[in-house]
Amino acid sequence: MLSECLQISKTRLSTSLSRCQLVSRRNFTIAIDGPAASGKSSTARAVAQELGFGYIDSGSIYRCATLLALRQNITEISKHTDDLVAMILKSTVEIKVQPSNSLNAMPSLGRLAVPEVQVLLDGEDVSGEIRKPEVNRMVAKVASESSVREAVLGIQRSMAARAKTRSSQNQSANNEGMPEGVVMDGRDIGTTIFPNAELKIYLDASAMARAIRRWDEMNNQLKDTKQQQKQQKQQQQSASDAQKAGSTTEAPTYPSVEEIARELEARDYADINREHSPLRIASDAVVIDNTNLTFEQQVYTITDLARERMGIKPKHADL
Ligand SMILES: Nc1ncnc2c1ncn2[C@@H]1O[C@H](COP(=O)(O)OP(=O)(O)OP(=O)(O)O)[C@@H](O)[C@H]1O
Ligand SMILES: Nc1ccn([C@@H]2O[C@H](COP(=O)(O)O)[C@@H](O)[C@H]2O)c(=O)n1
Repeated sequence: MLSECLQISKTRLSTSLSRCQLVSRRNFTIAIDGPAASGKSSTARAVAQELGFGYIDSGSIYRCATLLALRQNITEISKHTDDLVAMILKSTVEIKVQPSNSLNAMPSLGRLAVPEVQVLLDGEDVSGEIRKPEVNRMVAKVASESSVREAVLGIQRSMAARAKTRSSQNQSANNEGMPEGVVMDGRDIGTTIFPNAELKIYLDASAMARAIRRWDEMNNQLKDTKQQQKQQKQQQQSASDAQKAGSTTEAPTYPSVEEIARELEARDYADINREHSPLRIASDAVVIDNTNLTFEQQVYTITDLARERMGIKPKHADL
């Protein structure tokens, strides 16, 4: 399209220019990068819902690749990259976004409804399994392999193309005359995957704020699990049932804030210092440090920036 735009004669200039503008307005990509637990995925989901865009959590693809390796007992990734790449290319990863109208379980997210995301690996719901500590510990190693990144890049780009098409069918987006678009979060979205993204955000927060937020999130989930188990127990009639359930539904325990901080730091160190597509701030990214921002402030800052760049009136200029 660019070469088409440059080849036009003077007489065709105005019509072709408006066609070019229309094309760029019809596709809007928002890249959100940043360190672990800086709020990328919750923010990206809320931004996507606000704008009626598609959403892709690129980290979940690396997490699925890690799960594939773990299930085959592959721990020395560098010795088995070819096998792992073959497994990734044979598998299907789907990210299903469930639009949300209700309030979140997480009080820190305030009044904004954040869609839930389900990750399917070859049709199996692995949303919980890919967030387990063993995956957290290994995922950065998997993501440091260039051939793995190449395989994941293909998946990311085709997911983005599909998500944009779906977003164009979204009613609220069409109402505002918005283009079709996608929000993707990760570590190299603005630098490598979509270097021409219309809006690049680098989301950051202090190491302690990130560790505390993750701890809060885990404890919230733990409370939910305990509540569910309590209800289950109340429903159990026979002693044998109770014994069976007791042995299979033991409440998980979660690490301390300090342990979480160490895990996040180790992952960030690996992501920043790897050779291929390390975590960097793209030169044209808008840096948002949300240590002292509410969730709503960070989401609305991004949706307003996006609206401005799309030529649509911002909604939250008062923030
Ligand atoms: N401004 C904020 N204030 C308080 N909590 C927040 C804020 N932004 C995000 N959070 C919370 O921080 C936690 C981490 O956010 P999220 O999971 O979106 O981060 P992430 O960058 O995607 O993490 P990861 O890289 O590990 O996938 C979540 O519990 C989220 O609800
Ligand atoms: N674009 C990306 C996204 C993720 N990674 C790697 O995956 C890990 C898990 O990502 P989360 O966002 O789910 O925490 C992350 O630590 C990176 O190692 C990546 O390399 N590039």
